Amino acid sequence: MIKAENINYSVPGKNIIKGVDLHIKKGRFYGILGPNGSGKTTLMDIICGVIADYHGSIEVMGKDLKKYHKKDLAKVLALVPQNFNTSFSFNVEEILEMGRYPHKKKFSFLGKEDREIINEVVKELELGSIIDKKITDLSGGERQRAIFGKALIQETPILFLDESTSNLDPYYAHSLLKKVRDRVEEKSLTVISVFHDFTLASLYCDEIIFLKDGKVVKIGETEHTLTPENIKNVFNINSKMMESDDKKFVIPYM
Ligand SMILES: Nc1ncnc2c1ncn2[C@@H]1O[C@H](COP(=O)(O)OP(=O)(O)OP(=O)(O)O)[C@@H](O)[C@H]1O
Repeated sequence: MIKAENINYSVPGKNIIKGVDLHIKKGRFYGILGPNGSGKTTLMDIICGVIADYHGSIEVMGKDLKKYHKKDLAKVLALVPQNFNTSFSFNVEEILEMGRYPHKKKFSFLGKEDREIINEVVKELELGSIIDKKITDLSGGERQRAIFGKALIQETPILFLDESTSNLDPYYAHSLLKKVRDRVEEKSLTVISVFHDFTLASLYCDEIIFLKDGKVVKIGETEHTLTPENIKNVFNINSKMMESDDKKFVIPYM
């Protein structure tokens, strides 16, 4: 699905991403974990085409990332960024409609099918009560849910989430991740998501990618990778694994 080889990215005075290789498979949910400043957002922005001046090669669905036109790339991958800041006062409905733009011809209107896709996601994500509100007037969590909705409406085979549950209360965090997980099972959606919460990562991810100081230090099945030993090595923090009702929880402590 995505093949990244020897990715390097620097800004003056700092190498941020150092020789990263990744092979992302279809229909898998990947969690990227790493300390603050380890390069998670930068790596995502590179693979999503937001940062273009990287070194190395990236293939997305068999095609060189640099050869994609912006609109074609938006048909293939959607990103829910860490912070969505805008000074334009679009309302939520207008933001959601933008999710269909990559699929439309220039200057054409949204059709019945587009409206159905939007309405379905509004219902699914319980966005009805905020649909007429301006995005600039929303709380952090409401804004995150709206941007999440736009990404689902984009109906791409690949979804990137950058700490996209960080502002959500536990109900919405789990309900959104569950909906993403369902799409992985039912539609073979491929997901790459940055997490700071070990438990959320352990509940929803198939594989974990540990990033430290711009390098991938471990990658593998969640069960074998999200271990106290690896967590200690990457974050310098202790943790305990707990199991209940077949679910695994990771509790970090100092
Ligand atoms: N444009 C830039 N110019 C200078 N330094 C940058 C730039 N972009 C990122 N950095 C630096 O690169 C490092 C990695 O940043 P990045 O945002 O990718 O980290 P992260 O792992 O996502 O962190 P966090 O967990 O805090 O969100 C940081 O030290 C950051 O300050």
